[in-house]
Amino acid sequence: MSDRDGFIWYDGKLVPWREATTHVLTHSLHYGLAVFEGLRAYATERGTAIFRLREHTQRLLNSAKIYMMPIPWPLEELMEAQKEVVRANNLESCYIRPIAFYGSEKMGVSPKGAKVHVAIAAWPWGAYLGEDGLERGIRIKTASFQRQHVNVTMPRAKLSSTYANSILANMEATSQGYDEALLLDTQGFVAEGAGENLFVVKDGVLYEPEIAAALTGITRDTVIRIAEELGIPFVSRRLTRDDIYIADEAFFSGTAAEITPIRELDDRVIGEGKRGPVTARIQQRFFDIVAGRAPEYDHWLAYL
Ligand SMILES: Cc1[nH+]cc(COP(=O)(O)O)c(CN[C@@H](CCC(=O)O)C(=O)O)c1O
Repeated sequence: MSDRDGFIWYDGKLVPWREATTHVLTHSLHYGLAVFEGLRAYATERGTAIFRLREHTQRLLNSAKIYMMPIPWPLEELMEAQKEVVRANNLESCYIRPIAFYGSEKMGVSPKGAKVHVAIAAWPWGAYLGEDGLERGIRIKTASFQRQHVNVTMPRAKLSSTYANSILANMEATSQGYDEALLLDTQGFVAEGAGENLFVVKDGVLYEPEIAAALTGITRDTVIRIAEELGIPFVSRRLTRDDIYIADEAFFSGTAAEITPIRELDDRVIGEGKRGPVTARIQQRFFDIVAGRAPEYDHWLAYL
């Protein structure tokens, strides 16, 4: 990813992609305290638009606040910087990655005295779990690793070091031939995917696992709004892994994953083993919204 043409916004200015580097003694590299975001920009008839830019940027600031990391730029400037990065790289659609991290000004567990740096990159990124996955659904496996307890890493923050847990789960699942991992919480209830939120459909009702240890996904919020608009009843409650086994449909939601149907969990075929009708309706509405074909949701699109 480092050897590319293009520009990255780094501490307030656009720098050539290959020059956006940091020292090996960067505090966050050693101690894992960095907060980041993932957004997508989509091509629309009115030009490129970043989806829910304000909500994602606010979550970045919230993540930093939770870990008492002072971000040197305000919300509006960070929003404009993300637009600038997409424009500077001439991207029609892309994935955007802002990250705030402690630099190499000091070592030792305490970050006091280390400077907070902010970088924003953007690059083309297709279907996170594969085009086939978006169409036919994916096969997932319940991880032997649990999602962190809510008093271990803070679940409302998108914290880099949280993803060591996700990596363990994802490596375990993919090494056994599955496409992604599902994580349970420390009490054994369903939490979320390694990089996604989970939804299931049963008897026409959309369910999500009560959000405790899981990230409060913005795509998740989009799905809930779409369900409301489509008149699909929605319930948030504790779910066990076998609730998923006997569901009619299941899918992941996420900025990278978008709306990815799940056709199997732990070798149990879910429903008819393909993208279900409710999932298809929600997925289609999602892609209409991000492509600017749903004027009611224009407030979610930040045109460049
Ligand atoms: C653990 C987790 N849970 C839920 C979500 C969905 O959140 P939201 O994007 O706000 O709907 C994500 C985003 N996962 C990022 C992973 C990308 C990557 O691999 O890096 C993403 O979708 O950008 C998570 O990482």
